[in-house]
Amino acid sequence: MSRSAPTRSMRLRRSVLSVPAVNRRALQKTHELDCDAVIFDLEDSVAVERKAEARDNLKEFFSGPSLVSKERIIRINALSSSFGNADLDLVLALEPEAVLLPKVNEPQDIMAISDRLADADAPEALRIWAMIETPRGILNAAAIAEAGRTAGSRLDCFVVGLNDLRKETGVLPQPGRTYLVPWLMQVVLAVRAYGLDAIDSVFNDFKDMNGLENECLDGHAMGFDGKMLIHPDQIEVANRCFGLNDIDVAEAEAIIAAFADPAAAGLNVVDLNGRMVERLHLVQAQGLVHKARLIAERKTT
Ligand SMILES: CC(C)(COP(=O)(O)OP(=O)(O)OC[C@H]1O[C@@H](n2cnc3c(N)ncnc32)[C@H](O)[C@@H]1OP(=O)(O)O)[C@@H](O)C(=O)NCCC(=O)NCCSC(=O)C[C@H](O)C(=O)O
Ligand SMILES: [Mg+2]
Repeated sequence: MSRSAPTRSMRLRRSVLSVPAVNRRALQKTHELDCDAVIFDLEDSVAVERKAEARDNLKEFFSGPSLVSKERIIRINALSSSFGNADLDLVLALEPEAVLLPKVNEPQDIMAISDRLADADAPEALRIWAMIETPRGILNAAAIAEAGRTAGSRLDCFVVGLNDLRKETGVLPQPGRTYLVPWLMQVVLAVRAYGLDAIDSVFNDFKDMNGLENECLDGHAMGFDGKMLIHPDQIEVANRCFGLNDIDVAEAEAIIAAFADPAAAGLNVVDLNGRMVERLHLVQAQGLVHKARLIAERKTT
């Protein structure tokens, strides 16, 4: 059975599409796309001289019809940059589901933005997402995730940024991401230790669907909750690879039924068609069936 331990938020985050806030046509396009979440990017996809225009576009977009059944995340520029304060003011005005902080290096980065949101009386529902994309971010992943446990912290999700990480480390792009896998797994371990979600990095070759599928399957096997995407054509592949198949769901339902059988009362271990199943598998199975329900609900909205 696939990994399915329930996470703290248990939101569907199979496909997280980045949209440059400077691109008004692409912003409008998000209404018709089947991604689970949209990152409205004010950072690296927006040229320095167009940052203000990008903020105006977002203001206009958020004043229009709401996105249906999609999480909305705004990626701001670093608070230490000359754009950070205006971006954060915009987040406070628009109240998306989350703000995404780029290039997080250490727990203090999370505490600084948490304090800013608290000082501004931001709604409790406003979460913090963190890009983990620098050598220090990877080295400190566990400590940064632990900052999510600190009172007042709204930390909810990590997004890996391999373009920045490759730039900083010199690791070359390669199919299979051999030399990056230990760092990717360090991120997954950190989020699992502290009840956060993790989104795998973008796949730049947006016309290469086989390459994307292989990387999504790898990311899913590594334990990521979904993939950051750059193009609408990537959504179907990510939804499929980070979704569920009928066999997984049937198996989960069989485990739930086996433990619901009165014969299993008082048992922590049962025999399911020649395979040992423990109560920890029951918890996984319940998480998986819950995810299946979320996916089915999304299809009907
Ligand atoms: C990569 C692109 C520049 C390609 O653009 P383009 O050549 O214009 O694409 P198409 O002509 O194939 O587009 C077809 C239609 O789809 C719409 N479109 C394209 N991309 C998006 C999108 N991201 N969201 C919504 N809609 C999109 C086009 O408008 C076309 O629509 P229509 O005219 O109606 O047919 C472009 O895809 C792009 O800009 N992608 C996003 C780039 C981005 O967000 N970059 C930042 C995130 S990457 C990152 O964060 C890296 C990380 O930090 C790290 O360090 O690794
Ligand atoms: Mg980056």
